[in-house]
Amino acid sequence: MSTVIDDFDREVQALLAASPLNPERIDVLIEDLIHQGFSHQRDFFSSALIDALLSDLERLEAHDALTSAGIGRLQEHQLASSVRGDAIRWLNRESPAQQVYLQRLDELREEINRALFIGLFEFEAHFARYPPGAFYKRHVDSFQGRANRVISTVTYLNRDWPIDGGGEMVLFESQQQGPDGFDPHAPIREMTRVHPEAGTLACFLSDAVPHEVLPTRLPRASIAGWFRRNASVNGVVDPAR
Ligand SMILES: O=C(O)CCC(=O)C(=O)O
Ligand SMILES: [Fe+2]
Repeated sequence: MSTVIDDFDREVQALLAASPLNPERIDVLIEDLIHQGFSHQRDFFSSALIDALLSDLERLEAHDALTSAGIGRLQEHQLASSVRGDAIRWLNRESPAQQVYLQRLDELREEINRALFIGLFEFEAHFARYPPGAFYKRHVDSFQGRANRVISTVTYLNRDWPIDGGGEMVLFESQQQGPDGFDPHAPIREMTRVHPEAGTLACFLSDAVPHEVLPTRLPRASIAGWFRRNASVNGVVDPAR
């Protein structure tokens, strides 16, 4: 038993050593968030970490551990394949790769808090697999007034994604939200298009940046995550997820 634990720890240590965060890249990410509300960083994560995460996702898929994604704040598993077609699995530190990824994102959370004083207190994330033809229509990740998701992150795991592979994430300029919230049909200007190449990290303000995933031609793997602030709704602390 103790050997199993030792092996797990050894793998965590090796992966940590192979995937340091670059402080200069973190500074750029924070500056981007301040000045444009998003940051698009290629090669943010090492190949060692990306490959370990992708193997982990493939292992989970082989065990049928992914479930169709729902929409809505509490992820009621209300199936909405006309809106999004991905299958997901929440990260939970069950593997060295997940443990190291969550640790790195926690370090990033602390750096963002130090720079912006915004009191992000936790990070939650899920693997996502979009089968060929799947997409995620334009949406925002958090609604103003109940903004417990503050910054959205997406890390891509697709090695050598072809130029015509589809599956780009498009970020749009922020829109006024009317009394009924976000209007998915209003005219809107594109800010950037993120090619889902392995190692890329994209992040943006969750309540201000509408975004969509264009239909993918190939199976597409990613980790979507959110830095959260604890929000209470009618005095009840809002649960994660
Ligand atoms: O995978 C992506 O590029 C974005 C996914 C997304 O918008 C979400 O899960 O909320
Ligand atoms: Fe999203």
